Amino acid sequence: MKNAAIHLENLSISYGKTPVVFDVNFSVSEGESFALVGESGSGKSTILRAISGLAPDWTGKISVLGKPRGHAPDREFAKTCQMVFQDPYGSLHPRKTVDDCLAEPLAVHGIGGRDTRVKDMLDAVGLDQRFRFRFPHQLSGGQRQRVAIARALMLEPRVMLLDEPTSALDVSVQAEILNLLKKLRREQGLTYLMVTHNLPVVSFLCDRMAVMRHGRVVEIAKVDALKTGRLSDPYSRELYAASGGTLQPA
Ligand SMILES: Nc1ncnc2c1ncn2[C@@H]1O[C@H](COP(=O)(O)OP(=O)(O)OP(=O)(O)O)[C@@H](O)[C@H]1O
Repeated sequence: MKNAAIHLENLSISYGKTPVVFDVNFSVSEGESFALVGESGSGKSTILRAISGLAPDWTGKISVLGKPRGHAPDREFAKTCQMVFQDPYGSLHPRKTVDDCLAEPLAVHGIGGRDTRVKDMLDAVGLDQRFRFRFPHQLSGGQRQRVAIARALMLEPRVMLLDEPTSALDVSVQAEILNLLKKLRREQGLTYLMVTHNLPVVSFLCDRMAVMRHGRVVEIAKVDALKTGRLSDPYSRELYAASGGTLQPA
């Protein structure tokens, strides 16, 4: 097994006094694409938030590329690991151009070469250079999500946390963004940890998945299990059957 890009050990997470994630353990290898699936409210996004520092009330261990994550804000962490949210409209500043939005992480981290880096990143995410000085409201949903992905990649992180990155988009645009994510992962050797409700998305983009229910991981399976129907946990099997899959004996 390659080195772990993300390692979670006995991770439990609360919002204030309310515990929502309990004793989660898994590792995602470098270059792997790993999905978190399961019912709404089961704590999938909360795990991504804890890793990225947005849900600070946690116990256990989180490490990214071998480096333990503390509870305090960690500016350097942004160079290693970035998050892409479901709603690209909400995650982009409405009064900042695409150019400003992409250049901001460079300015924050004192990195030069803005012009070339912004141009190259627009190319990498398949956005024409003419979009560079537009505002978010002058872009389609798919174009906005390309900008959000481009922004996340500006600091050249090796790990991406993807929180339902296509679920706010039309079906045809979803496919374009999934293809883009697949291409970027291949070209840049990225590791993905991705929350999704959509098992076909898992089959397309992921190597393994963890099934969550009521804040706990109930099963970790290779994505092949979605082809063969060989899932063992009763809830995983229910989820799979509900998505139209044909179950086989566990
Ligand atoms: N900021 C918050 N403050 C308090 N409770 C929260 C907060 N965000 C989420 N929760 C609660 O934490 C639990 C887990 O939420 P989370 O968003 O992680 O679930 P999820 O599995 O990602 O759900 P979905 O698939 O619907 O996005 C839910 O009960 C939710 O109501």
